[in-house]
Amino acid sequence: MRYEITKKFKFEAGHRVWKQNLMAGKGAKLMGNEIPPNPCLNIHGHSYKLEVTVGSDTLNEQEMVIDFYHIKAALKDLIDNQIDHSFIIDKNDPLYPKFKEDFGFLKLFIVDFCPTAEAIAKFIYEFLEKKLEEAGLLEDIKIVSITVWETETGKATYKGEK
Ligand SMILES: Nc1nc2c(c(=O)[nH]1)N=C([C@H](O)[C@H](O)COP(=O)(O)OP(=O)(O)OP(=O)(O)O)CN2
Repeated sequence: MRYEITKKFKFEAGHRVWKQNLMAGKGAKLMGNEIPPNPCLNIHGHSYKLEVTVGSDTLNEQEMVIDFYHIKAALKDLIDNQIDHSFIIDKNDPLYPKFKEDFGFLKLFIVDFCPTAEAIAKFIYEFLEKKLEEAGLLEDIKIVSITVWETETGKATYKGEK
């Protein structure tokens, strides 16, 4: 694509990576003999940063891929009203029933995946793709990538299926 634009967002949210198991998985052999804790099983929060990059081969009559305002508009309700200051919880998390019962009055953002940065990036990609499709813009405007910064040092990027 000839042109790409990026809009940044931020939101505060809590989560727990209930699937974290540092003794298993692809990276386990990279460790020494120490037995690590799985710190992300704990409930904790992040000041998330989000980078949304979309692109097009052509510019519109205003010399833009799309106005940043419209990218903000597409994501405003999701980010500002639904996710910001929520606790992101996977409905498959074994603690979910307890959470729903005891803390259902708090702002829970209920998802169907373990809320890693990778999975949140994919979720936001698919949300925005649906918005673009509903607006009939998908032919013209492609999502290049969605990047979720979980900490100052850790980010994940999702680029879609292609
Ligand atoms: N591939 C992924 N690994 C981890 C994720 C993730 O989303 N994708 N998430 C976590 C935790 O949520 C954790 O809070 C962040 O972990 P980490 O980057 O290790 O955090 P630190 O603050 O300890 O980072 P330092 O740079 O060492 O201070 C874990 N892993």
